[in-house]
Parts: sequence; structure tokens; C-alpha cells
Amino acid sequence: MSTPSTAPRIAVIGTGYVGLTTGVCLAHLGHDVICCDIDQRKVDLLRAGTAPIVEAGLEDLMADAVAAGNLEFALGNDPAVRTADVVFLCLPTPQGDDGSADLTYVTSAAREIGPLLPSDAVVVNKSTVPVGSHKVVKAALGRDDIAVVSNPEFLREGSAVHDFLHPDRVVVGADVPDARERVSALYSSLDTEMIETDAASAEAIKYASNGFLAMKISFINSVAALCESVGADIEAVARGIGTDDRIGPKFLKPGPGWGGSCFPKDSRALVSIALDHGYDFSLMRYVIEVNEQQHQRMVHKITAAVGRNDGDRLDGVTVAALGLTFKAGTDDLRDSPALRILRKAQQRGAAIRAYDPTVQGDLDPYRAGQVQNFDLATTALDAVDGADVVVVLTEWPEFSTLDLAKVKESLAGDTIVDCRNTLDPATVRAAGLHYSGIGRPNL
Ligand SMILES: NC(=O)C1=CN([C@@H]2O[C@H](COP(=O)(O)OP(=O)(O)OC[C@H]3O[C@@H](n4cnc5c(N)ncnc54)[C@H](O)[C@@H]3O)[C@@H](O)[C@H]2O)C=CC1
Ligand SMILES: O=C(O)[C@H]1O[C@H](OP(=O)(O)OP(=O)(O)OC[C@H]2O[C@@H](n3ccc(=O)[nH]c3=O)[C@H](O)[C@@H]2O)[C@H](O)[C@@H](O)[C@@H]1O
Repeated sequence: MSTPSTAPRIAVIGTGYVGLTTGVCLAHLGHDVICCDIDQRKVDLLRAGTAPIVEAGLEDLMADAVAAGNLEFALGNDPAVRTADVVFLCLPTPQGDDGSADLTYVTSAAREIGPLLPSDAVVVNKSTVPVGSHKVVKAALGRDDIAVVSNPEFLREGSAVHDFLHPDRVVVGADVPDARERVSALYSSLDTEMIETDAASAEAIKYASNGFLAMKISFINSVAALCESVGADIEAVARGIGTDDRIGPKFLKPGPGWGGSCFPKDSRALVSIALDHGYDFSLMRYVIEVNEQQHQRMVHKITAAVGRNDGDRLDGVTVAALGLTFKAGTDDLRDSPALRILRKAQQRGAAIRAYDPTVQGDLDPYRAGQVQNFDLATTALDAVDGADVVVVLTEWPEFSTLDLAKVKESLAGDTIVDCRNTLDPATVRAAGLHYSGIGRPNL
């Protein structure tokens, strides 16, 4: 795609999951984009044509956009922001000690770029930030002439490119109509619903979306627990309720509890935002509590699978953990339920031998720290060899086609705990193994 001569120049600050996807996709849509980051390793990889994250289709689109002359990468934000018409902030907003969102990355970048921006530039906040943050960003910029627009992002890791280019909606919130229109125009070639609103509502939409989705999963996990008690099958129940248009079939997959870089921090931030404004969002507090119970329920399943009682120690038990990322299709280990559950098993004395297709070879120090004290295997069967129990924690497709005869042969124990309902119980049983899933009847 060639760059139209009137194309706005876009600077994207932060090339993580959101920033890189945003930069690459906006360049793909024909805009003139420069992606900036302070991480030398990332910028070196990007300039060499390698995406630093696992994300379907991203590297190919990136190569096309670079070849078309629409996309560049820069170390640091100066001088890119000096000539930018629109600057996207795609910076981390991690959880602070009290559960609130930590805005430090966003405000320090805003303070840095404020004095550098040309007078007609617009700053777009794509990071997930508490309601009212547009005012905080504006104050940090220190510029009365620069409008701040909220344009929250709804992409999922693993399908980020698809989600960006085929969104259910694009939300653009600003208190200055002209700035809102300039940002909305960047998405004009997408066939989607545009939700144009004020900045505070746009910021609230993002937290309410993530909160609602987390609630849906906590709900289905609770129904799965009930199914186990009453002998019903959660797969049938989820199908039965999901066909009601008002409920919908998505986000009704039971599992080990929701995790990842956003739901855990955003659900807590929502509780914190509400409290700051005098409202006790008790529903959301329970959604979080149910999720924590779900992790604990998985540990109980592991304990039961090796013939121990609830609460017993797991000394002498080797757990073969299949999957470490917070879901399939991503290499992200941040707040992964798999890690939480395995750490709990470890605290009870279990040894962990883990396999994940994205946790291989030389890991960067952050990832290596996440899986510290795990024995890392290079194949699923290698992890299983001599273990006392197999626990499927991430729904990687390769686990649903495991050679169960070989598992049976090499496993010291006799049970697969399937925290993702990714295996067929009858096939597992036919291989001579016990099957323990989520909300599935024990036949
Ligand atoms: N990961 C996801 O799927 C989604 C994340 N979000 C939100 O988007 C925001 C960003 O999240 P991720 O992309 O996951 O974060 P990330 O941690 O993957 O990426 C952030 C990037 O910002 C860079 N950075 C930090 N300070 C900088 C500075 N001063 N100048 C330039 N670059 C700097 C870091 O080096 C890093 O590459 C967060 O608020 C998150 O809640 C929203 C939707 C989806
Ligand atoms: O703000 C964000 O960062 C993003 O958070 C989620 O995206 P993501 O964290 O990439 O992953 P999801 O696919 O939503 O899964 C989150 C967690 O819920 C779990 N999950 C999801 C769906 C389901 O039916 N059951 C279930 O247990 C997943 O395994 C995972 O642990 C949202 O889906 C995105 O819309 C949002 O932009």
C-alpha cells in the first residue's frame, strides 16, 4: 500500500503487544508510522525484521509495511515525536501495591514528549488507564494546546492482528471534537462500528469490558464446580446457555481460572477505581475471589489424582505440567494461572517438570525468572516420563493429540488432570488412564 501524501505521521510509543500491533496494523492501513521503544534489544530485533513476541501474522505484516516504506523503528521517542501529527501511548500500566493501576510509565513518557510535540499534535492514550487519566496525561504533557484522546484497545494476545483489523468496535473518546475526529479518521478503512464518546466514558468502557469478560469466565467456572457436585456435564451446559442470544457462546470455556497481563490487574483496578469514588464494587470482588478459588480447586484435583487428601503435602510427587503460558497462541507468562497453580503445588512439596512450546531455548532473564525451579522439558512426552501425574494447563493444540499409549507407558502414575477440557475423556480412559477434567462427569 503506498502512503498518501496527506497521511498523518504517527508515532507509537512502546512496542509491546499493543504498541507493536497498533503500529504495524496502522502502517498496513496505509499510514506513515514510526514505532519507538526504550528497549534496545527489542528495537534491534525489530530492525532486523523479527517480532520480539509470538503473535500470528505480525511478522509478515511488519515486513510488508517496512518494504512499502510505511513503517520504521526508533530507539527512544525523540526525535520521532517532534514531527508527529498523532502520538499513541502504548505503555505498561501494571498493578500497583494497592491494586490500583500504576500510571508511572504513561506520565513519565508524557512528561518527556510534552515539550517536543508540534503544536497541532494529538496524543492518544491506548494504554488501559483509570477513568480520568486523560486529565493526568494532559497535565503531564504540560501543554494546553495538545488534546488527549482515549482510544482503548480490545485485542487479545494470540489473535492481536486479526482483532485489530477486524474489531467488534473502535472506541474513541475525547472532550475536543476535532481531536476525536482526527483519531477516528485513522480507522476509516475498517468495516466496524465507531463508538465516539467523551474521554471518561471511553476509559470506563475498557475496564467494564474486561470486568464483564472476567465475570463470564468466573461464572462458568462456578457452574462447572456445581456440575461436578451434581453429575452434570459443563460442556453441554455451556452449549445450552450459550445458544441464548442474550448470553452468547463466547467466554464460556471453563478452565484453570483466568489470567494474563490484563484481566487480573484490570479487575483489581476496577475495584480500586470504584472505591476511590465511594462505591464498593462487591460483584467484581467476588469475581476475583472465585478466580482464586479456581486455582486452589486445580491444586485439589492434582492432590486427589495422586491419591492424597485435600490439604495434604505433595512431597515426593513429580507433576508433569503441559503448558505454562496464560492461554494458547501466546508466549506471555504474565499472571499465568498455570504458574500460580504450579507454585502452589511446589509449596506443598511437589517437583515440577514442565513443557511449553514457547518456553524453549535461551530465555530472556524475565521469562527465566518466571519458571525458576521448574525442570524444563523439550517435548510433552519428555515432561511426562516418570512423572506421577500429568496436568494440562494451557490448551495448546498439540496436547489434544498426545500419544496416549506412550503417556501410559512412561507415566509412573495413572491420571491426567485436564484443566482445559482439551482431551477427550473417553479416549484417555480407553488408553488405560484416569481422566479428571473441569465440570465433566466422572464416568
Ligand atoms: N497485552 C494486551 O493484550 C493488551 C494490553 N492492553 C493495555 O495496553 C498497555 C500496554 O500493554 P502491553 O503492550 O501488553 O505492554 P508491554 O509491556 O508488552 O509493552 C510496553 C512497551 O513499552 C516500552 N516502554 C516503556 N517505557 C517506555 C518509554 N518511556 N518510551 C518508550 N517505550 C517505553 C517497553 O519497553 C515495552 O516494550 C497496558 O496498559 C495494557 O493494559 C490493552 C489491550 C490488550
Ligand atoms: O485488555 C487486555 O489485555 C485484553 O484482555 C483480554 O485478552 P487476553 O488477556 O489476551 O486473553 P483472553 O483470550 O481474553 O483470555 C484471558 C484469560 O481468560 C481465559 N479464558 C478465556 C475465555 C474463556 O472462555 N475461558 C477462559 O478461561 C484464558 O485462558 C486466559 O487465561 C480480552 O479478551 C481483550 O479484549 C483485552 O483487550
